[in-house]
Amino acid sequence: MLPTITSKDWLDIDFGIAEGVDFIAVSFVKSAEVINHLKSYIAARSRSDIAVIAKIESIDSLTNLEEIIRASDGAMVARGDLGAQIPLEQVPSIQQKIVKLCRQLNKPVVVASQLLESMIEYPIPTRAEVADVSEAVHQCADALMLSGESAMGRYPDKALSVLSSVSLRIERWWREEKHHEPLELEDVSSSFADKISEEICISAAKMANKLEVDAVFVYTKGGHMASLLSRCRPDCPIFAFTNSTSMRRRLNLQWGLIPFRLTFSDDMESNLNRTFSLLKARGMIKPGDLVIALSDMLQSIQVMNVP
Ligand SMILES: Nc1ncnc2c1ncn2[C@@H]1O[C@H](COP(=O)(O)OP(=O)(O)OP(=O)(O)O)[C@@H](O)[C@H]1O
Ligand SMILES: CC(=O)C(=O)O
Repeated sequence: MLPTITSKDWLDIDFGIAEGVDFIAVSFVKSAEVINHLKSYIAARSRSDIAVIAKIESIDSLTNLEEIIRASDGAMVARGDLGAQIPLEQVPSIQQKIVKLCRQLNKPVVVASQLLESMIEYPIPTRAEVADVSEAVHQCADALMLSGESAMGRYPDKALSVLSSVSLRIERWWREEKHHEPLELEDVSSSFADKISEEICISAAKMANKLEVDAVFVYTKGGHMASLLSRCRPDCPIFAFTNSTSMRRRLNLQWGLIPFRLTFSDDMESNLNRTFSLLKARGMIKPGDLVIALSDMLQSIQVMNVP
């Protein structure tokens, strides 16, 4: 049996670490062991915290799905290879199962490949492809990834703008449809401190929707609170502030987060004022906007108007 990570892969991993990549996605993962092995390898060689994504694309990955996802920092439904490994008619239900499990375990999940396959040749997608994108959005994937469309297609930029406009349209429609429906999420936290963060995020997302606030701000050192908030899918933008550049970049993979790096002060008032100025200067908020602010340092929720 071929090893999941080959000697050529280890050379590529060393190259990625040296270049400061944010994510390493492992192909054909068979067990949690390979993920744990790679994470220890990265921890011994890199000062920044590179996230490891498990590509689910074989029967072996499906057999050990939960342990693989638990060990990883996220998962990818790699539909190109998956569709060649299992009967095609099983791909939609397996995609749904993987996305659902990732949501339960609060791991970001990417749905990849053949979303707009006909756009490799043509400037307009088929209705079936639009329906496929819509289904992935509806399932609450964190990210959608083009493959052949952008790697060698004739219309890579068009494919990206179609993917973006269809996704945004479906999200808007879905938000209007489900408005104020109760949030049904299984508990994810095991420690008491994490449970508090989780409840704060669920309450903040509910308040954001009920009060129709303009934005939620989350101040998070390790990114955990931002990810718990993203999982709740509030109806407004989420501005996430973290003091680490690598974490700022990693947060981009999670649904709805607009991350910034901020040198934190112990004084929350000062953090708030600096972020208000930063976002006002960029035209992302304006005086009078209603915002909710959360912090994993203070474990608190504040509601206020932008000065
Ligand atoms: N350069 C390319 N030309 C054509 N198709 C591509 C290209 N790159 C990617 N694709 C398409 O993207 C999908 C994923 O590609 P592929 O499985 O080769 O990815 P990979 O990154 O090599 O990962 P893995 O090793 O996990 O398979 C396939 O469906 C393939 O058709
Ligand atoms: C992305 C990828 O590797 C696949 O779809 O197979």
